[in-house]
Amino acid sequence: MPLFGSAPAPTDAALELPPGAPLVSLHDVEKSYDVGGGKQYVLRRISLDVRPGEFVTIMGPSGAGKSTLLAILGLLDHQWTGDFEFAGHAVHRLAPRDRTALGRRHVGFVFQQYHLLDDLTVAENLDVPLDYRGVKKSERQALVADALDRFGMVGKKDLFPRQLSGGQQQLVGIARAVIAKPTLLLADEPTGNLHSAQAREIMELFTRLNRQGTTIIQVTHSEENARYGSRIVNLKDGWVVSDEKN
Ligand SMILES: Nc1ncnc2c1ncn2[C@@H]1O[C@H](COP(=O)(O)OP(=O)(O)OP(=O)(O)O)[C@@H](O)[C@H]1O
Repeated sequence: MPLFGSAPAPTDAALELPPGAPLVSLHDVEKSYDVGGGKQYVLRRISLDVRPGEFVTIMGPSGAGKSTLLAILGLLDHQWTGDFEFAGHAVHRLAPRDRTALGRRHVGFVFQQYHLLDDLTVAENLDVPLDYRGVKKSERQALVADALDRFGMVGKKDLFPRQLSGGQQQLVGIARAVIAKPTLLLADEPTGNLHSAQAREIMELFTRLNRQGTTIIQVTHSEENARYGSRIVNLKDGWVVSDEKN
């Protein structure tokens, strides 16, 4: 099933990346909080390259810094130091406003708690990222209709998130994350609130998206979910302690 409709997923050529260039490249990225007159580091000298088309899993104990790293990768967090190249842009040199714009153009985010907008219907939730990107209304309507169809949610389009099951809400969350054809899909414990059958469905969906060209970075505690990826990066106390092919 093509999850992007007729349009292909972005490729490194479409991104104008030189062949073999990473989509994401972090060099000595650090993040700390000021606590009690001192600094508490939550990420230490993170150096990490992710090539277009990879499916990377970030694992590690609670508090290791996984969600913090994902928020930086997703251009949601601007309070860090170090070098970060994203899709050929030097993020560390961009103003916060330009970082946000870059993120909106390239990144889809799936959260454990879905983060759907409660006052908007399913169809309206799907429209939000397209609106952000300035897609014309007629085109937005076509893309939303297409996504509802592909994700099997046509009959639910006028329902509000509270009228859906957890698994259905997460499907909407994923549809919303991919509707604008992101270059990079980030997922933070995407199946954390789901039953195992629903979790497998979501992971199989990610596998299909990845095969169609979307680069994926997921955070998970689940060994089973990690098996869907091609590489596992382990964090501990803010440090990368291992980075291996799966
Ligand atoms: N505002 C803050 N001030 C101080 N420390 C913070 C703040 N926000 C987060 N932290 C610390 O940052 C560290 C990393 O948190 P993060 O949420 O990235 O961990 P995680 O690996 O995703 O954990 P989990 O698996 O439990 O979700 C934690 O020790 C946390 O206490």
